[in-house]
Amino acid sequence: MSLPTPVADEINNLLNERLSMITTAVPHPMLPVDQPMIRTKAILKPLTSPIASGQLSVIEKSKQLAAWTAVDQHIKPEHRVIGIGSGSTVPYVVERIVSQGAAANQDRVFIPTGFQSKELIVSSGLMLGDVDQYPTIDVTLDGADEVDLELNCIKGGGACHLREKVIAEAANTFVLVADYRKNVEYLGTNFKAGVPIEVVPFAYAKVLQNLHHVLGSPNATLRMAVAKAGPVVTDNGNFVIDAPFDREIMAKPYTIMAQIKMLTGVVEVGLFCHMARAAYFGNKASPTPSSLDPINTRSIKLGWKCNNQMERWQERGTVTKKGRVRPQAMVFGRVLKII
Ligand SMILES: O=C[C@H](O)[C@H](O)[C@H](O)COP(=O)(O)O
Repeated sequence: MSLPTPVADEINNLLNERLSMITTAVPHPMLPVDQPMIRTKAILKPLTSPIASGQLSVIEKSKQLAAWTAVDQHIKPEHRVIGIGSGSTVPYVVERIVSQGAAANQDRVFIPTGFQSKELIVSSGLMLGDVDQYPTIDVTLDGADEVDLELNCIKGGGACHLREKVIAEAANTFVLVADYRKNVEYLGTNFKAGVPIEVVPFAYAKVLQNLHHVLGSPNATLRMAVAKAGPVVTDNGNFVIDAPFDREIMAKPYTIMAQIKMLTGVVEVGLFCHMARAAYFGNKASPTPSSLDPINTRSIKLGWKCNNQMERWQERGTVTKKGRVRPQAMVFGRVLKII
């Protein structure tokens, strides 16, 4: 049965009107009129170093040397997905990556560990990604508050350790960069604030009580903000507790990390155990790396020391009977490097 012509026409007109409402994009009131509504390809800015030129202090120079050497040793042309950590040494990591040039970086994506590193990536003109899009990362480079002889470390002085641990775990290679003050025999030697612990806000008092009375940290405190009334709130909307432990407990960082993590309400613990492949420290007399191009670390004086578990090294074939580390271990083993 066919509809009378005027009725069919009216229905067609109505349908056409609806269709045109669907297919015509309504311009956003805040966009300039000539700005395209849909962008199919991200437009990359020219690469810019995050470090302003000028004289660096001794400590800054040592951070720069550690960062540059780690980039040169670990970020290779074939690496496409790179984790960028947080802290004061990481801008030098980005500086060195930028110096590899636009061609080296054009197909790379950089995964941040928080607000600071996201800003660094974006403002340097590098391509930003996230770990939910890229759950496998080639290399992550990150700072640390302290690193012990086995490359266990404390992280979270900047309250970024939850995302940092995710980005470190997602990486095939996790590398630490820091200045000489962070290189210690036992965690907690110079970094006295304690182990940073991210907690869901409503559980903080209960977790504090557990730390005080069960886990042996009577001075654990909620971290308070400096230029804001109230506690520090992480990039994930949580609170941070700083829990100092005595030397005996810190000598077994994995054990205390696991115990803290078992407390309900704890989201993540700023102890990264058995995760780092290498750690780079600039020393007090770090030279300023002279040339950006070509990338060359041979002119930089490298030193090393290995951890005190010689047996394990021998098993892995990286230490000779006399305790000397074979050269390849400097790149591929769990070697602590002093630069
Ligand atoms: O939460 C912050 C991170 O773990 C940092 O990597 C760590 O605190 C080291 O930061 P900085 O190099 O500024 O001392």
